[in-house]
Amino acid sequence: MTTESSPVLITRAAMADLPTKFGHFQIIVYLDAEQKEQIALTCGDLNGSEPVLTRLHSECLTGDVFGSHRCDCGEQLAAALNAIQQAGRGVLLYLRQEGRGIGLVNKIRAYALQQQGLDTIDANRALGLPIDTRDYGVAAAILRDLGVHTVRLLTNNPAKITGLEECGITVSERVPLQIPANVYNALYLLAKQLRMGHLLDSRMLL
Ligand SMILES: Nc1nc2c(ncn2[C@@H]2O[C@H](COP(=O)(O)OP(=O)(O)OP(=O)(O)O)[C@@H](O)[C@H]2O)c(=O)[nH]1
Ligand SMILES: [Zn+2]
Repeated sequence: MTTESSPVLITRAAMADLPTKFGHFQIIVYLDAEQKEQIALTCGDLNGSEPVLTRLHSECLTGDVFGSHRCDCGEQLAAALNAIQQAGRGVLLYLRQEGRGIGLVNKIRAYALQQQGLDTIDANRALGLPIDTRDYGVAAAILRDLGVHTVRLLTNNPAKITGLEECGITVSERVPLQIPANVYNALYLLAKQLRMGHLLDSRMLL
């Protein structure tokens, strides 16, 4: 099925049940216009007018797969899947936006610069790259395909809220998703709070 309710085209390519350590989900794999695989994990009945607990998770191979302590992504992913299961209804979109959109090679180059003392923003700048290239058109198209128009968004990032709303999805509430800092990611989280406007509680930053 192809969705054309927005300028962004997505194709629903495959779906199946997915039992996980967090609980049961349905996995739906979409192909976007660039033939990138975009993933939705859904739980419960998403129809109806009640806002749907939703997480837009930007791919982070190092954090999500390898358990990197450089960021909070892996723990946020687990916390979001747990929260959706506890609510009994929700959706997690796993968006192929590695490194805030710059890709894995560039993210690891940026990490190497962060090892030398640059923060996450200045490292991207030193590489001549944008700070954040993500847009949420694909996410909005997938949500519409799932029948989701109003969400309670699990995020600390105000740009994600405005980005999704600009693509026609209503965010009725922000649900914080903050993980306590560790010694490796404390400066990264502080930079996100001070320089990128992330809504982080200072008591959870070291
Ligand atoms: N370029 C770059 N990308 C990073 C870095 N650390 C994590 N990322 C990527 O940033 C993305 C996660 O974005 P964050 O800004 O941490 O969080 P967010 O998803 O925007 O906001 P939340 O919804 O609050 O989690 C993932 O794609 C990661 O791969 C870094 O130091 N440099
Ligand atoms: Zn990460």
